[in-house]
Amino acid sequence: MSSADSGGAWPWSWLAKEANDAIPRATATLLVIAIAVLTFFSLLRRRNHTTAPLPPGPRGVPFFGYLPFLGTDLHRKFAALAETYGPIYKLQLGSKLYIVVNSPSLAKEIVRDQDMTFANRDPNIADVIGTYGARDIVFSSQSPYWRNLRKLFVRQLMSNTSLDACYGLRRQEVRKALCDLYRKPGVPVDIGELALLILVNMVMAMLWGGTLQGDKGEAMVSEFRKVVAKYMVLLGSANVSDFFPALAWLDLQGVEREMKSVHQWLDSFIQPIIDWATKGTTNDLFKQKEGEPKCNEQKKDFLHIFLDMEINLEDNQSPVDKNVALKAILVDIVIGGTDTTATMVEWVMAELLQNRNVMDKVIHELTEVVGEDEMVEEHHLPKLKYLNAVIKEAFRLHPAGPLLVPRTPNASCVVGGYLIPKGSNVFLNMGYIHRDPKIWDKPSEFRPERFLEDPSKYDFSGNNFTYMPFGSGRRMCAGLALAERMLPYVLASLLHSFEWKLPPGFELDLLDKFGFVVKKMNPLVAIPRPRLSAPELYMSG
Ligand code: HEM
Repeated sequence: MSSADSGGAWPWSWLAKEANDAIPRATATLLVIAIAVLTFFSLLRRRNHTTAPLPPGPRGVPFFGYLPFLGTDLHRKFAALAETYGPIYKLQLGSKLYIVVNSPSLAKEIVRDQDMTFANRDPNIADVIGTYGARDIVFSSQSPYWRNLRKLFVRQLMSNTSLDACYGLRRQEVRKALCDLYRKPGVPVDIGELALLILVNMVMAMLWGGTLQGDKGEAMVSEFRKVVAKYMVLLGSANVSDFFPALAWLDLQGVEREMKSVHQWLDSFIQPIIDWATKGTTNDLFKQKEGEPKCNEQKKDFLHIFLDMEINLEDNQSPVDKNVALKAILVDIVIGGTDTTATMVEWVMAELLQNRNVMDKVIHELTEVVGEDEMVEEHHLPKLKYLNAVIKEAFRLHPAGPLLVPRTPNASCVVGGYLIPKGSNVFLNMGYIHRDPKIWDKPSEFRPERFLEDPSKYDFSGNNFTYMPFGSGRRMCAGLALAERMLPYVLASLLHSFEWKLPPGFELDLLDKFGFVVKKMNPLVAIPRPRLSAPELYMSG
């Protein structure tokens, strides 16, 4: 048989003329098959995009879509709609399309299988104003700029070495707060405010060694808290200008105006910190402590590392001013990081005061692990298994970000058989998934024991798609390592050092209020009573 015959239907160019042509021929054949298969799948994908339907969703009214029916409590509205429309639905709000995902398997498709496609953000008007033009980590889209900032943040500040190195600073702020509480026995305490004061000072000490001091400092935190609460509500607000960009100039609800004023206040809070770092100037509100340990191997604080660093700050080919980039990251850390954590301190304390039997078990564990002759240290935290389960259960019922931060696909794609158009906004409805009775037994009960049965099943890593209070994938919380240290440390310290009671006549409720961070609607107030063996413990630095 001739070699031409052996080629059969293959065209002449594919025929092996010599025996040792077999390998190139086989390679070429495989290449053609691979190209054909890839072309087939790419055509199929394109066909799927064009033929896959949009998810179901409520009908709205012409022009406005579902906007008139949305209300202000988005998390509750989104949960109610999930009951009707199932695992995925769409909402047309003015000119914008929103997709809400309500099942773990579809959440996985987004944060794991198609994470790269869904790694962009589409910040609204308030987000852009509040974060120096979306130059922070939370709201900038996937780009070298975002990657550089996130890498710097995670490697320099959030590494175990850095966090271990500045434990002394966190400890010092907690001890100072416990000492202040001890000096005012029987005085009702606003738990959210107290937690925020401790956390802001912890974070500022780690960033640049300065803290808010004295009565003036406390008054500042009180104002800071009000401004940040407003900021979070504005970030999460349904703003007509976002849904109808052509009307944005009218700023019909005044969101833009209010955010500008809030942002101005925050800028005047942040700018002095940067001035201190760049020019060495300081003011009497922020005190810098000489000779304090610094948070990393180079013994520099974060602000100086950032300022000294050669970092590529190009965003879409235009360079971003370093001062602006730094202020934007400070917004994420000083505001984003502290407000979320303080909110969770308040939720955990509220659940414990509501469920006295759970509180008793926490106190028993603290007494066993730490002992009444000692203060809590960070090394105790991994041993506090029950308290950790309590924290997880509070995150399940009251996730600070029940819708995470919406993601935007950079190309049209298919999720769960439905078309998700490029540029739409995708919410992962974790608040709903965390209470889904198909996943959780008696979901509305506060029962930390569910997390003790198999502790490795649920953590904050975002690998279990039924439980993701910190998100998942490449956009998951960049501050998790710090939150995992600060939150249990503050809680364990408050609970171990004091017995907490509600003031007489105080009505405890667990109502929440929607915003970018979902907080308790009514502040939690409680009275501390020292419970450790010796007064000196409270005075120890
Ligand atoms: C209890 C405390 C906290 C909670 C519940 C929380 C929650 C979250 C959530 C849900 C996201 C969005 C994740 C996603 O879209 O998949 C996020 C993002 C982020 N968080 Fe946190 N967070 C906390 C503490 C912190 C702290 C302490 C910091 C900083 C020190 C921080 C910095 C960030 C940043 C920078 C991002 C944006 C990540 C990105 O888009 O690349 N967070 N956080």
